[in-house]
Formats: sequence, C-alpha cells, structure tokens
Amino acid sequence: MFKWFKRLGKEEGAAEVNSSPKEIEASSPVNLLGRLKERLSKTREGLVRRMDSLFLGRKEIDEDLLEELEEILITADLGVSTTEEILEDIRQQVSRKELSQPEALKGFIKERIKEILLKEAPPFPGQTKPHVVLVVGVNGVGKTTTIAKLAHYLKSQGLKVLLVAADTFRAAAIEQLETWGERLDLPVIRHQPGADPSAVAYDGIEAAMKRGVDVVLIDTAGRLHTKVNLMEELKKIKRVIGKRLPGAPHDIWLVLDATVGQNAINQTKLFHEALEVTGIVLTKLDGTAKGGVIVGICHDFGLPIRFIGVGEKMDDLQPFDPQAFVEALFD
Ligand SMILES: Nc1nc2c(ncn2[C@@H]2O[C@H](COP(=O)(O)OP(=O)(O)OP(=O)(O)O)[C@@H](O)[C@H]2O)c(=O)[nH]1
Repeated sequence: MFKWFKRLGKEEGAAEVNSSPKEIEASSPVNLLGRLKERLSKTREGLVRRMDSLFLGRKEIDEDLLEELEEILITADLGVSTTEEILEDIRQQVSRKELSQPEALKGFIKERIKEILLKEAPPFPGQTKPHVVLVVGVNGVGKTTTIAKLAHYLKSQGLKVLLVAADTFRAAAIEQLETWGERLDLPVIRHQPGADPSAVAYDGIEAAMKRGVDVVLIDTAGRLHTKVNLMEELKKIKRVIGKRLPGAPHDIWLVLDATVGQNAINQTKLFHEALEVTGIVLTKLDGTAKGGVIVGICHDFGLPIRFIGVGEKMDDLQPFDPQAFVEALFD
C-alpha cells in the first residue's frame, strides 16, 4: 500500500510556493498520509460523513434511502452518470439479496469508487528520453505552479528537467516560469512575449535533445478555452513537437481545479476532444468539498489521474494513488 511514499522520498520538501528551495524542510511519509487525510477533510465531510449520518439507525435499503444517497453523491460532485451507475449497481445487488444492510453500503461505495479511480497508466517518465509532457488547462487552475511542483518532484528523483514557456500570450506567464526556473535551478526555454508558441516548443525539444534532458515540461496558454483558436494553437504545438521528435509529446496532461466542480468535466471534454489528453492533474483538492469530481472525471473519460495538488507547498503535489486516496477519504 502507499507506494507513493517511497517514490516521494525524504528529499521531498515542504517549501512555500513563494519560498526558495533552500527553505525546504523535510517531510516524512507519515506526514504525507496525515496531510492527505487532513486536506481531504471537506470532501470527506460532504461525502462520507453525510453517508454515515444517512445510514445511522436505518434498518433497510429502500427507495427513500437511495434517493437521499443519490442527493449526497450528486452534491459531492461525483456527477450524474457516475451516481446513476453506482445506484444501479446497488439496486441490482439489493434485488439479488447480496446487499441488504444500509451500513454495508458505505463499504460498497468505497469499493466502487476505488474501481473507477484505478486506471491503467504507463509509467512516468517512460523509457524515451526526453519524455515530453505538454501541460494544458485554463488560466487560474494552477498550471504554472503545478509545473514547478512537478519539476521539483522530478528533480528530487535525480532527473534532468527542462521547462518551456510556450504561454507566449502573457508576459507574466513567461516571467513566472523563469522565476521558477531560477528558484529550482532549472533551464527555461523562452522567447519574447507574442512569439509563436510552437516555435518555443520546437526550440525546447531541440535544447532537451542536445542537453540529454530526461523530462520536458511545456507550459501553454489557457485563455479563451472556449474559442477555437486556442485549441488550434495547442494542436499546432502538438504537431510541431511531433515533427521534431516523433512520438512526442509522450503525455498531454490537463490541469484541472477541483474547486470548480462539474465545470472541470466540461473542461475535460473540450480539451480531450481537441488534443486526446493522456492524464489529469487535479489541483486545489484541499479546502474544497467538491473533491468527488475526481471520480466523475475518471468515470466519464476513462483518463488516469496522474498527480493531485493538496496545498500550496512544493511537496503538496503528490503522485496519485487511488488506494491511498480512497483510504484517506473514507477513514
Ligand atoms: N490551495 C491550493 N492552491 C493551489 C494548488 N495548486 C495551485 N494553487 C494556487 O493557485 C494559484 C494559481 O496558480 P498559478 O500556477 O499561478 O496559476 P495561474 O498563473 O493563475 O494560471 P495558470 O498558471 O495558467 O494556471 C496560486 O496561488 C497557487 O499557489 C493546490 O493544490 N492547492
């Protein structure tokens, strides 16, 4: 269990997003589990504690109880189709007399959620060097800080990382990534604001190939996600990268903000249709009761969650482990 603790290792820091790596303090695996539990507290309140109160003192699983359960699952942001599927499974189990006690429902739902969250995903980073990750998502989801946290995580594993500032629409975005590069002591490939994002990405891949980099993280623009031109721009970046390095990008990760709930589902639909996303990074799971959206995303799109953001510190980005997540949520 909790294999991600080993992968995170002792050198993982707990630096504030605004602090330098020197200020990083060590955090133990026990702290990590404790932190995950603590950060999921609002989602746990809205989902698990409400289920506990619903089942308490109830003698049988009837339609009234299932209706109330449906409301809890929907309010916890699991989404309509996921909720309906879980309820249908429960009804079938009840009709086959495999489920009869309300208190058994919690364990049943926990297992169903775990099954939904368990998605096959190739190892990251893969064998190919450089492993290129195109990071996409709308503005404000925490894309740039996620890239910094990810770079910090990979660097702490002894990997050579290169950052590419392909959000050329905002000068501030380029500066933000450069600042992170300085703090983490990592190279950043950039052009002037307004430059062609594909050209920056192309240069980034070329530099990574020359320098023997293990992982390239490409930051992209997130504005105007409802307009065709941003998607066209991202598609072009994808094409250009593939021309320079066949097979790249090896991953396209969509960064989503858990606090927007069901809107994250709409964003996934848009980006996935245009780009064939390979994985999700869900940020800001701390402090939100809408964490159930993680289940809806996995269920509706079959996409693996690769990392989760549970706070603003450098080591608050954790590789996603469905088993650990469900235990932390339900315990
Ligand atoms: N609480 C919490 N805050 C986070 C998390 N991830 C990112 N943030 C915060 O979200 C805010 C926005 O992050 P940025 O990376 O600056 O995002 P942005 O520049 O607004 O937009 P993009 O980079 O385009 O996404 C920052 O204050 C981050 O510290 C998280 O997991 N939990």
